[in-house]
Amino acid sequence: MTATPQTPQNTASSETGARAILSVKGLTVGFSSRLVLENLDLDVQRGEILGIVGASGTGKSVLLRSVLGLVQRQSGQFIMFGHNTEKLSRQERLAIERRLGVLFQHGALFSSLSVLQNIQVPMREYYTLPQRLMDELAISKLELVGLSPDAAHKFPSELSGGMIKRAALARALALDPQLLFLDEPTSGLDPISAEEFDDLISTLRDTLGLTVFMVTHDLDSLSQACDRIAVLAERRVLAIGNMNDLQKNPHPWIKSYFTGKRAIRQWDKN
Ligand SMILES: Nc1ncnc2c1ncn2[C@@H]1O[C@H](COP(=O)(O)OP(=O)(O)OP(=O)(O)O)[C@@H](O)[C@H]1O
Repeated sequence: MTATPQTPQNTASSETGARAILSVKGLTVGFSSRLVLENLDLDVQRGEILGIVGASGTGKSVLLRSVLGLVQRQSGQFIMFGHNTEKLSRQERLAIERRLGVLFQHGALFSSLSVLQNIQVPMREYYTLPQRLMDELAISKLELVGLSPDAAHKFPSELSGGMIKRAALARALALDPQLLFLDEPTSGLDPISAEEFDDLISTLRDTLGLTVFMVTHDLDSLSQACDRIAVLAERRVLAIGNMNDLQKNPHPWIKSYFTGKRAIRQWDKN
């Protein structure tokens, strides 16, 4: 069954034919007097899995949270689904928010809610639906991410790390998003669970036509799941391309990340 709430699609026609589903233009974000991102530009193409990498503290999560409107910016614009997010009415903003799914670092499930109730949080936030329909929808999302319906009534404290990630992904998919944000989705998972999670993301992209914006440190995810990789350094996107492009990049951090000992062991494995 796939009874899905009708997501009002934004009506403006400017997105038709546009390849970028999200454009970040001239983004500057700072805290106190320290700038974390400065005049950053980035396009996320429709249907791609874009990996965001960079040394710790370079602002990957800040970038993700800024796009979601959770961090205030000094300047910059976001063009999402062809619409400048600054110029939206409340109705239009809600319609755009319904097309986004987010998996925060560590899952961020509500500990006092069951898995089923966690998945229903976005449904309650954006729609008024009968409980029975929300239950059916939530169970279908559990199946989509490979969790058995038995997990529905468990609480986050009763789940393994891998199950928490899957439950959080089910919640991120609750509203059938078109653009999915993942913050370190495989951190804390053993290599096999991480690989299964990468496969799941790729399968969901292929079957649901999702676009994925994924912050990650995981070289496996970068090589197996991502179509392109954006490297954050010096407060901006310093380079963007596929693995081959980045392996040829002479910048010291990029070179060491993509061709250093850890990377070579990785490529040997694949
Ligand atoms: N709310 C905040 N207030 C003040 N400083 C912040 C805030 N959020 C982030 N920062 C700072 O911004 C910088 C970038 O943080 P961010 O979490 O984006 O790094 P990151 O690249 O995701 O790092 P990691 O790979 O370690 O997760 C850090 O120096 C962090 O301390």
